[in-house]
Amino acid sequence: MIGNSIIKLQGVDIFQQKHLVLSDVNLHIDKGDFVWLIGQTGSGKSSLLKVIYGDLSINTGQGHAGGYDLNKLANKDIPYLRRKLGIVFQDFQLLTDRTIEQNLLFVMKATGWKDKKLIAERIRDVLEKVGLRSKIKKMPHELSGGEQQRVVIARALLNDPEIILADEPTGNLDPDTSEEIVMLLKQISLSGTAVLVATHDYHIIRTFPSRIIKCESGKVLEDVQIG
Ligand SMILES: Nc1ncnc2c1ncn2[C@@H]1O[C@H](COP(=O)(O)OP(=O)(O)OP(=O)(O)O)[C@@H](O)[C@H]1O
Repeated sequence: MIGNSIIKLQGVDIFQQKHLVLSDVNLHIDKGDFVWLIGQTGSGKSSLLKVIYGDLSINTGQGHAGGYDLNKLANKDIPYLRRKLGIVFQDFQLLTDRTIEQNLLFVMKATGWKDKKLIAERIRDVLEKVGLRSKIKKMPHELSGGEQQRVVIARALLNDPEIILADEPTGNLDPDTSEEIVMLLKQISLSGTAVLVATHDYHIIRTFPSRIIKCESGKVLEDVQIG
């Protein structure tokens, strides 16, 4: 971390293949920030997130995320960078053939946790944070959509990330459940973990006003107001 800065992009150009998607991106996200990311389909939101989690490399400008220099990121660094980032994406859903506890255990083993007592404590802690301690032995299909999304957030918290990156975390949820999920993410940001949420849901943004950045016409605009 450089000071309180968790994400810092300066003059970064973002390409998909040879296609320039976003140019001269300047973005700062600090400890505990809660930031909405908006923009039309195809405007570059996912590409921006990909740069942050090391799935797209950068050649122009300077980029840092979770203490890693994105200009110099080697393949071997990527798993370590991702431990500094809690990823809540639609395509990282729960494994349906095992309990909530086993889902969390799976990630912990994959990220190098060995001590059984510490693992059990950490699983209890993250489930407590998302209000689902009593569901530890349940299978995913025994939980509601909102509860499953809470487990995905718990899983993202396991390695105590500096930032949560959430792509449409309320996409499949009804309005009340969406509000509960955003309230949880807000609460997480208040405890010091930054949160960046990509969404098309302006209703939820109006309900939880916060800093908004927008991908538009090949740029990332800062401090956008929505009507
Ligand atoms: N793997 C790829 N190869 C080539 N071009 C791509 C690739 N992925 C995305 N693009 C292009 O990059 C541009 C930005 O796409 P991106 O997925 O970042 O948009 P988005 O704002 O996240 O859209 P959505 O809201 O639909 O998820 C689009 O023009 C898209 O067609």
